[in-house]
Amino acid sequence: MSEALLEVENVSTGYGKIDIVFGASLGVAAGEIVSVIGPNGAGKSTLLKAIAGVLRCSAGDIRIKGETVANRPPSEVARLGLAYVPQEANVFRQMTVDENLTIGGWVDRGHVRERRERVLELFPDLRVHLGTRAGNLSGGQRQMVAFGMALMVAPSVLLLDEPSAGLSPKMVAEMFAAVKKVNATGVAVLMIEQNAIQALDISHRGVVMAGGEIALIDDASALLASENVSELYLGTRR
Ligand SMILES: Nc1ncnc2c1ncn2[C@@H]1O[C@H](COP(=O)(O)OP(=O)(O)OP(=O)(O)O)[C@@H](O)[C@H]1O
Repeated sequence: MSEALLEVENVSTGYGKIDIVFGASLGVAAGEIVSVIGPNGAGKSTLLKAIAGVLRCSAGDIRIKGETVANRPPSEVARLGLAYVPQEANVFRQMTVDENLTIGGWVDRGHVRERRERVLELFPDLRVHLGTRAGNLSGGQRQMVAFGMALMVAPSVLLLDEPSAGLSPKMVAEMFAAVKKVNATGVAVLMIEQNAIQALDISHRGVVMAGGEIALIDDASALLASENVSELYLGTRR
């Protein structure tokens, strides 16, 4: 695990004094896509929030490139190269796409223009809508704006909380294609997904969470092939 870009070691975290996640350990290497799957209430979002600095860890450590980020404010975690896209309220709906991207570049004002250009090359559809309020876009387009805002930080790791939630099947496929595209630019991805099969299809590795603990970590192909995992967490392939 020492070569991991992001290391999560024995992390316990939750809300107030109550832990929801217990002793979670995982790593994300440079260039990897890792999907976290598991039933509702397993603690997936809670763990992601702790990694992003939104929640405090009651135990354990989180490191990015070897530097401890556990219990540091989200702004510092972002400056160290980790961008977080929450499941909800991930764009400013009253603001235009352009304004959202500019706000996303807060970490380094000097690079807003060039980073914005890179985001627009990645998501050309957004260029047409630069002057449109994010609230007037489709759910899929809005998700691209949220990715775009996160990429304005020029992250080495992108955390995505259920990026396909609420999207039509066509948009779900586009969203996963976008995740692959972002990853191909060298950004590692740690994402939570209910669409477990599709997520594992584009992932290098998968993490199974249940009851606040990490139950299993394996290559995505191994999880997809496992009868146990399939029966418990994947449902049937469409
Ligand atoms: N803001 C909160 N305050 C207190 N408890 C919370 C809060 N959010 C979640 N929880 C508790 O943490 C548990 C785990 O929630 P979490 O959102 O991490 O699960 P999840 O695996 O991401 O599942 P889901 O897909 O339902 O979001 C929930 O069952 C709930 O009891």
